[in-house]
Amino acid sequence: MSTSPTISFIGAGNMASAIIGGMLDNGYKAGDIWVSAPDDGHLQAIRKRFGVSVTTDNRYCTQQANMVVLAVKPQVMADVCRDIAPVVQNTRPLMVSIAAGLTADTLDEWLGGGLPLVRVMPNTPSLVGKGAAGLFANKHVKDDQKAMVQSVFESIGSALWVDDENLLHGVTALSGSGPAYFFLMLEALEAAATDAGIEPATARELAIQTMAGAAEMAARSEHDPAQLKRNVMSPGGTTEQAVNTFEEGGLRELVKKAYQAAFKRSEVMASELAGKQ
Ligand SMILES: NC(=O)C1=CN([C@@H]2O[C@H](COP(=O)(O)OP(=O)(O)OC[C@H]3O[C@@H](n4cnc5c(N)ncnc54)[C@H](O)[C@@H]3O)[C@@H](O)[C@H]2O)C=CC1
Ligand SMILES: O=C(O)[C@@H]1CCC=N1
Repeated sequence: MSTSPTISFIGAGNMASAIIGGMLDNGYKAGDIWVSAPDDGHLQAIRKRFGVSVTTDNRYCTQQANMVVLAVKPQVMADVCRDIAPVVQNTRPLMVSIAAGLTADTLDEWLGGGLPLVRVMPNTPSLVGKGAAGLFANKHVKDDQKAMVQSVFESIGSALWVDDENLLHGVTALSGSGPAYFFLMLEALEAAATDAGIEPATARELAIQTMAGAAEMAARSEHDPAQLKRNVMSPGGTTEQAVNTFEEGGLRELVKKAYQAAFKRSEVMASELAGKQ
């Protein structure tokens, strides 16, 4: 297999942009990337921003590639797959779905059956090379195809395989949806600091830099997050007051509840959409 596969994306939205942007910053060439979507603004935006080839014809886009990334919303996936099924049954590319919920078997059935298919649950920080993705391969995927998809997602962050597809619900609720949890924390911290009189721009910069610094420390340190937290908490000091307030307010339970809500939604989407004809 060629070392520079042609990769087609069906869908030109947030996640396709994040992956393509990250790939181009990390050695992939715009000339090896095709994107298709309805002409709804996303498509021309992606062409202008990244210089990739674009078309409104999903079948034509699919035909160009060794690897086809399905990057549309789960709700339109059945129609998209059924439309390109005759093409992929002929060209037999590696199919990659980034959709939440939809199982490999459901997708494979919509695509006509028997195709190598990898499900990936990526996240939007892929755009800045800091993505976190969980991957699952069906039984038709060969080792060189696993290497091809792994190399794409490793070029834009961490890419970890799971051997039980059900674990992807847990990955979705953790790293797929996770960036939003941290953006919410940033919003809340910024609002609290602004209320206390700090300029909004200053509050935002300090909050973002604190989050990035804490993440970098957690990634590099030999200590676990609990120890790193204790290192900030001087006895009788300020942090202790804030952390106690979080604990007494039930932050851990709330995080667990939020995680479980995302997990459950992923399961429900899987069963609801599997029945879509
Ligand atoms: N946004 C995120 O953080 C993450 C999203 N995902 C998954 O990625 C997928 C895409 O999500 P987003 O990029 O956020 O959605 P989005 O709404 O930003 O993009 C969807 C794209 O699909 C295009 N589209 C709609 N109908 C189409 C059709 N019939 N043929 C071709 N293209 C069509 C739209 O024009 C748009 O460009 C979803 O399945 C979602 O579950 C996975 C991980 C994270
Ligand atoms: O919210 C969603 O359904 C998608 C999947 C993970 C992140 N965004």
